[in-house]
Amino acid sequence: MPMFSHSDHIREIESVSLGASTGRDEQVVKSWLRCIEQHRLDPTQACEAYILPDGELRAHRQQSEELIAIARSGLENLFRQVAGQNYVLLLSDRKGVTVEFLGDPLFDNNLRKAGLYLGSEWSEARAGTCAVGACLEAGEALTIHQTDHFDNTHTPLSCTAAPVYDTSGDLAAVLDISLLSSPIRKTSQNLALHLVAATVRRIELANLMAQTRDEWVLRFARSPEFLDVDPEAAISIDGSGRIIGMTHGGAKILARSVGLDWRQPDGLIGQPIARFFDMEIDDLPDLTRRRPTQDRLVFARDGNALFAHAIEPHHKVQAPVLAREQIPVSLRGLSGGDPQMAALQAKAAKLAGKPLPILLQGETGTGKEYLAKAIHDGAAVKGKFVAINCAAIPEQLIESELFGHLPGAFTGASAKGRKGLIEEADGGTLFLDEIGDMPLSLQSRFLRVLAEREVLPVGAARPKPVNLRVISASHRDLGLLVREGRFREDLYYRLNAATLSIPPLRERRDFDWLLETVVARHRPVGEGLAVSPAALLALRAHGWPGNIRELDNVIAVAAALCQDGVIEPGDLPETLTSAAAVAVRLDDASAGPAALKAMLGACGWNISETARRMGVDRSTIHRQIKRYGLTALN
Ligand SMILES: Nc1ncnc2c1ncn2[C@@H]1O[C@H](COP(=O)(O)OP(=O)(O)OP(=O)(O)O)[C@@H](O)[C@H]1O
Repeated sequence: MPMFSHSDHIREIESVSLGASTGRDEQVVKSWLRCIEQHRLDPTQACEAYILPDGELRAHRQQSEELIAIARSGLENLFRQVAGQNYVLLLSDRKGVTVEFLGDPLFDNNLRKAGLYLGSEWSEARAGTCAVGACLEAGEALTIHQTDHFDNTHTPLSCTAAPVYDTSGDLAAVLDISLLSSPIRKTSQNLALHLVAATVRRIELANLMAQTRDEWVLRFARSPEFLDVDPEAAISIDGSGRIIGMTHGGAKILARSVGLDWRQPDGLIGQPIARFFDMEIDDLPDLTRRRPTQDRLVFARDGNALFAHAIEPHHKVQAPVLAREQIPVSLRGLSGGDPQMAALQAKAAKLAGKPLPILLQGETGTGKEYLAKAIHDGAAVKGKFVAINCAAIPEQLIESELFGHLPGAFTGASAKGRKGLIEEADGGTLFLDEIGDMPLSLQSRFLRVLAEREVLPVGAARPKPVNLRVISASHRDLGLLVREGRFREDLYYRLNAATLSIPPLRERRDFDWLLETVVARHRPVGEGLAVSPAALLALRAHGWPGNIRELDNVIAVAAALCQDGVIEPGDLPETLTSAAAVAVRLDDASAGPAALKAMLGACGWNISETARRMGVDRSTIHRQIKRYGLTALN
């Protein structure tokens, strides 16, 4: 091995600093110059490795916790690939502090001395030219081999490092693979360079995937064979088609496509995808795995072609759910964690304060009026909440009910005249339930109230100004009524600045919460009212065609019938607990065993009692116990 003395090394650095050329890589020369000119380091002064005190190390690790967690499996994989070759692996944060370390414990002492250890700081300013430090400065993968190091202390080492970028394109960490002693030729580390770069690519991809749940991810590869298994780059795109994240490879593709520098990620993030590729957000569904890989070719604006793989958002994009404090108190109590309701509450909260008309759609009994009242209360206006059910009033009365009339305006009209409901709601909210049942003739008069903001009582010559918010509701599809010519299109659009659709009870995932709310409503003051486990099972299994109103009625009756404040299956309507209904549930292999077991437990495994409470005969219970292999112990 040709000897390269310390003084040769120092002389070489000094001559480079004076402008002499050398056979070393450009990145090494640049780093040496930075060491002398910027960091003011002296090549004649050897410096021991610096290892951070424990407390400081902990702070550094906490900051990079998320990334370490993701990088760890990549690190371990890489370590396995180089097992037995004396490599050590370091992950450093953006300051150059080693926050994760994998090495052979046999060499622990030597590694620690060499600074290849947890807590060691490898910034260029502290340690001179080294792989981690130079990589942090250059932003690219590189090898700093033996005498490439600036400081004499480190010249036995050969270190290869690659930068890990976060999804916004900022350098977040460095992955380094180092050898205490290595062959003299730098090219011996080419494979290491390749391995580190590939590991980082996968870490960045895993990080992008972990951060992207509700958005699209678009992965790229130059050859179709590796696209789905080991893509080269990826970007994430939001619902409006803007870039919101990228791996480093992704940043390079985007930047190259429009002739930008990838070092300026601000020019990439937030930009529409169509700026970089010959495609729009609507084209993404065509790039999923449903189509053969070779057909999924996209063209970058610089003419480059790439194979692409689009991954759909995990969840349907929902209206962003507001923080609890941002939702008016009246709207907070509408649900107990059902996701559809949470999205609806957030939307209602945003609309509550604005005087826009709202249309509520939902099956009967889902709580349309309840929601309308909550929106009214949330709006904190002075006027009243006035509700009218258009289906419940005879056609000839609706007009005077709504618009009011002057004294003696028509036969049977009251002598004193009457204020209409529209006027009653002045300054507040008019809730029009079953708006689909409003006669066509009235629809045009009502349209005028909305358009002109005035009301003309029956028999009056002059209209009166009114200022109100209209919330209307229908269990029927109003759009369909419009298409069938049974509802005025212009009124439909006037009423429907925003639509809120309330889910039916059978779709809600907060049934138990809702049940408790209803039970509490029927609990006599100072007394108890609870639901037995068996009754709970029957209630949960019911289909609830009448929704919350049906639930409310069922509990009202059960509260009156039950003994000692506990609602049992016998207190529920037969439709919920009839032998046929229970038998259907018992036969349902997913719910049956659990339901039966709960009931048996509640009855102390008394078969007769269980059969009585479930409304089936004893032989059915025996049969099911055998079928599901139930015992009091399992
Ligand atoms: N979120 C809720 N929490 C508790 N109770 C509710 C809720 N929503 C509705 N209810 C109750 O359910 C019953 C039915 O509600 P509401 O009258 O608002 O339904 P609706 O959809 O307007 O019915 P319809 O279509 O038949 O007019 C009422 O007793 C109401 O108090």
